[in-house]
Amino acid sequence: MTIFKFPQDFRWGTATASYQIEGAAQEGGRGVSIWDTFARTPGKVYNGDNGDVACDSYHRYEEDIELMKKLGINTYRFSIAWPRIIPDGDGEINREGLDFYHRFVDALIEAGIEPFLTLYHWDLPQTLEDDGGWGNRRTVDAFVKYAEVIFKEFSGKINFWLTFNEPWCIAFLSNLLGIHAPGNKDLQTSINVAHGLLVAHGKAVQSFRRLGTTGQIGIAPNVCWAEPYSKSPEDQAACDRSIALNTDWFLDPIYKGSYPQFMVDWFAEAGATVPIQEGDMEIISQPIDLLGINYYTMGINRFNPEAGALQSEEVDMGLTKTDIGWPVESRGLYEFMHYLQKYGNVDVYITENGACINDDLENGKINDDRRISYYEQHLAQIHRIINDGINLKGYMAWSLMDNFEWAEGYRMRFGLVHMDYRSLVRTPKESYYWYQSVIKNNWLETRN
Ligand SMILES: CCOCCOc1ccc(-c2cn(C[C@@H]3NC[C@@H](O)[C@H]3O)nn2)cc1
Repeated sequence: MTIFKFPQDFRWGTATASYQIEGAAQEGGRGVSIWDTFARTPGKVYNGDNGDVACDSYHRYEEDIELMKKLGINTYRFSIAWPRIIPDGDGEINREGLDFYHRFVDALIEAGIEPFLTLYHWDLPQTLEDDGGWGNRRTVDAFVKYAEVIFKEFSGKINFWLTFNEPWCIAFLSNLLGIHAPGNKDLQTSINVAHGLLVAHGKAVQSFRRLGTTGQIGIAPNVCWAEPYSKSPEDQAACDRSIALNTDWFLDPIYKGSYPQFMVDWFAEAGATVPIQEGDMEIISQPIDLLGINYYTMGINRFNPEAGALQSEEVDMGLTKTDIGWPVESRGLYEFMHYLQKYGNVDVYITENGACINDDLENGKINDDRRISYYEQHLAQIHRIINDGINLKGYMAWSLMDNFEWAEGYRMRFGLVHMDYRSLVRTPKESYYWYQSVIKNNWLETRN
């Protein structure tokens, strides 16, 4: 057994996102999002699940906050649904939507919990997608308008801000692989989306500064750490491409003002180019205050010319996997955080980390021991990272409760709290009580 003590000011939290938990999809003046459309497209989401009801947190957020208070967290990461604020994307502002989030944020603060806001967690107003989505500068301008509304409304209440969640998912999972909304499968489109959201990010940061908004702002890339299957240069290069598309493709423009040239050249070979306009890179590289990092797993990759746009194939090494099929390997978090130091020792929050473990209720309890084991391993790496002097300031478990897991629908469960989707009864799992003790003690005590 080892005891890992955390810094006194370390932030402990959980994370969710609007489309995954709110429900009330046709209430409060909310407009249609690309996920409403995608979920209703046959074959896109498991079982035809959608976010119409989800966890009904739109109506039950006080119950959720009670669970957060009992858990003992001091930070809660959530997202605002753009379609609740400007239902058609860039037209009239919906006061009812703003009022809902004011009630929610006020209740969080009342409970002593710091709101940690993601402006965009994938629920783009459908009207903007119909007009070209992130590849159209109209959407970029619309995002800035939406962000400025939120900055003005919540400055003073919110002090931690993220522009985008997982830009790789927004651009490549959703527009190259077609697995998430809107489901495009085109390399140039995905590169256009990536560039559009980066310009939107930079413009929003400029507005954040100009408006004197309180707090700190950043972005939350997801990590795809990969190590080469062999010592061959081809396998190492395949890993470099996988890592870079999730990280460098977004953080080089932000921190260096330019895309990673080796990846630009790689895509040029496939006939795809970045639609950079005059001044874009200066806008994108506005200084930011923090990074959110989402980590779930890592891979052992090798070169395979048949393996998609990156010709990089993950090899199944027989590791223990979670129920969504991702290997449990916490080592990649430690390696990645040291990789990230090339951008400087920037303030980092782990804004998502968790395990899909689909254990169900047994005699009124959920004995999700595998999830506890996953968290134990990853928190031990967090301690290692902090011990190395890296500015890792906080940790948000994904997720507070089971919720709509995108194309997997409701079959995949990441929550510390079990959700009965019929009754909407929330039941804390054993991992909830384990995490509660870690937070209370501010230390991790490994069980073996
Ligand atoms: C067969 C090819 O497969 C390619 C990879 O396909 C995926 C699918 C899904 C993910 C994925 C899902 N999550 C969890 C979410 N993060 C944000 C929050 O909303 C969580 O619900 N992170 N990454 C990655 C890759």
